[in-house]
Amino acid sequence: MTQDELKALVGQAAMAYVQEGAIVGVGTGSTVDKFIDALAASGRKIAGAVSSSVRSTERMKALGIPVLEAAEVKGLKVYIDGADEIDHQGHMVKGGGAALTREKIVADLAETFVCIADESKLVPTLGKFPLPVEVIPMAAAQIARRFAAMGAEAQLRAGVVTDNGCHILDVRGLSITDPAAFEADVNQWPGVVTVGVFARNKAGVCLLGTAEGVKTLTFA
Ligand SMILES: O=C(CO)[C@H](O)[C@H](O)COP(=O)(O)O
Repeated sequence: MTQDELKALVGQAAMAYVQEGAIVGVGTGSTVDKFIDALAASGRKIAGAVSSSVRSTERMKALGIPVLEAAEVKGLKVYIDGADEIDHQGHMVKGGGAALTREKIVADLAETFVCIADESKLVPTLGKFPLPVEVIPMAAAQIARRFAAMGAEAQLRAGVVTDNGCHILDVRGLSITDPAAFEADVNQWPGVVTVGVFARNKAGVCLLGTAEGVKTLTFA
C-alpha cells in the first residue's frame, strides 16, 4: 500500500470516533484531509467542527461541514489530527504544516486526542523529524542561538507565515528523551509561541496505518 493509501485508511478509521450530532476537533495535514473527505462522504451530520487551521476550515466549508470557532465551545470529546512523529507513549512532534499552535489549542479542548498516522511516523524517540517551533519574528535569531547552544541547528522555514502571523523554526539534531520536560522548558523561552512537542496534549489513541491494516495503539 502507498503512504497515501495508508493515510486514507486511517482517515476512514477515525470515523469510528465521530458521533452523529457531536462537535469534533479537526487537525491539519494530508492525513486529516483524508479524514475530512471521509466525514463528508459518510453523510454523518455533526453539530460542527472546531478547526485548527485556515486550510482545514476551507476544506470543510467547501464540503458542507459546519465550522465553529474554538471560543464557542467549552470542550470536545475528540480531537482528530495527524503527526510528524509519535512515540510509544503517545508523545508527538507536530507542526510540519505550520499549524501547531492552533492544533495545540484545539487539542487542549478535547478529552481524547486521536492521532491518525501511517506507520512511518512511529518512532522510538522523538527528534529525527526537524522539530517545528512557532516564534515571534523578532525573537527568531535569539531562539536559534539557544538551540545551537544545545547542539542543535534551527533554520527559519523560508517564506512561511503562520495563521497567527508568526514564523517557524525547524530544529535538527535533537533527541527528545523527556518530551514533557523539553516541552515545558522551550515553551517558556521568550519569543516562543509554541513548541511542536505534544506531551501535555499527547495522543490517547493512535490509529496507525500499516500494510496489515489499521493498528489501534492506546496510551495511558
Ligand atoms: O502537525 C501537522 C500540521 O501542522 C500535521 O499533523 C503533520 O505535519 C502531519 O501531516 P501529514 O498528515 O500531512 O503527514
